[in-house]
Amino acid sequence: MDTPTPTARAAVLVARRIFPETLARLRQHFDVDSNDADEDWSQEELIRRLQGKAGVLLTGTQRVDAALLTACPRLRIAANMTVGYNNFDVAAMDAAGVVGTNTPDVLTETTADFGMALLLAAARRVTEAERYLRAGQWTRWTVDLMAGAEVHGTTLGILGMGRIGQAIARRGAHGFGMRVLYHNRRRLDAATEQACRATYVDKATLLREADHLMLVLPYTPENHHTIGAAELALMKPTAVLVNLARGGIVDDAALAEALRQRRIAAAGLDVFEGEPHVHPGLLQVPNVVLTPHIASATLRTRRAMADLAADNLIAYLTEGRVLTPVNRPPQPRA
Ligand SMILES: O=CC(=O)O
Repeated sequence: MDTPTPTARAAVLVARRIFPETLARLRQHFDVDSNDADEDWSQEELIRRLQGKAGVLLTGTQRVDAALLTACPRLRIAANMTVGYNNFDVAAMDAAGVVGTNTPDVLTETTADFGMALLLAAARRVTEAERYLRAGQWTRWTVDLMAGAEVHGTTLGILGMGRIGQAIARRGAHGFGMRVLYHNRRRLDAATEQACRATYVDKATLLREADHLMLVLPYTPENHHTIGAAELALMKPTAVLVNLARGGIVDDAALAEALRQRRIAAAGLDVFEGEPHVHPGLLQVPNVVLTPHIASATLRTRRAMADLAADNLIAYLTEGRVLTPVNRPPQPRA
């Protein structure tokens, strides 16, 4: 009697600590090697560990570039557990036939909530007021104690009108009675504009007219420092700037200087150039709320992101399907 040939299990790598349940699911399908620490491996170590692996789950911090792809000829899919994928060299992945995936949708509403949290905290000076109270400085009521900027009924500007931008627009328009202006590479269709109650304007008009400006655009080399000294100079001196997107979109040195000189009123920042390093000028000014890249960080959402990254690996390596691809390489690796 013939013995059936066992189907070879693909090998995958998980490059950072993720939830044990997600790791256990991956182990049902694959031979899994994992980094169980919260530190990235060096790029050399990542390449070494990737030898013979068909897939990798990444947390968005490690590069998938031509050098890695050449050194890892068995790799077929790189699954980010992030919606942003500026760690991928998409052209090199296309050329190498490697699929990249991200985690859209599952984090949209959670991230939009955090955008509003940063806007409210910066405009209403929540963390500054808390520092004041904790320092024992609150001894009496005064008429303008920690008086901040109005949010409801003001004009919200959104730069980048993808899924998260639209979710913020809905919150602003329907929840806070804001007039919403947006700028985006592509204008939305009329029905989507209407659902968000958002009006398309050019970038300079957005900067000039927004009482508060929310940045929610992907990082690409073209929009490096898309907000720098010149753009900050166009904004209202009463404006609050929120960066939920990626470090590098804002020139952090220019922003620190604008905040120091009160050329804009305040900022709420979840992402930084060269994070986790934060520009020292930002740490010195009181009118900025600083958070450590946590906009999608609820446990439910982070689990959904990890699960979607794992599902991408499972669907592609067991059935050849991709759930949330960022590219469709013309000739996927065999
Ligand atoms: O920054 C977080 C993400 O891109 O998901």
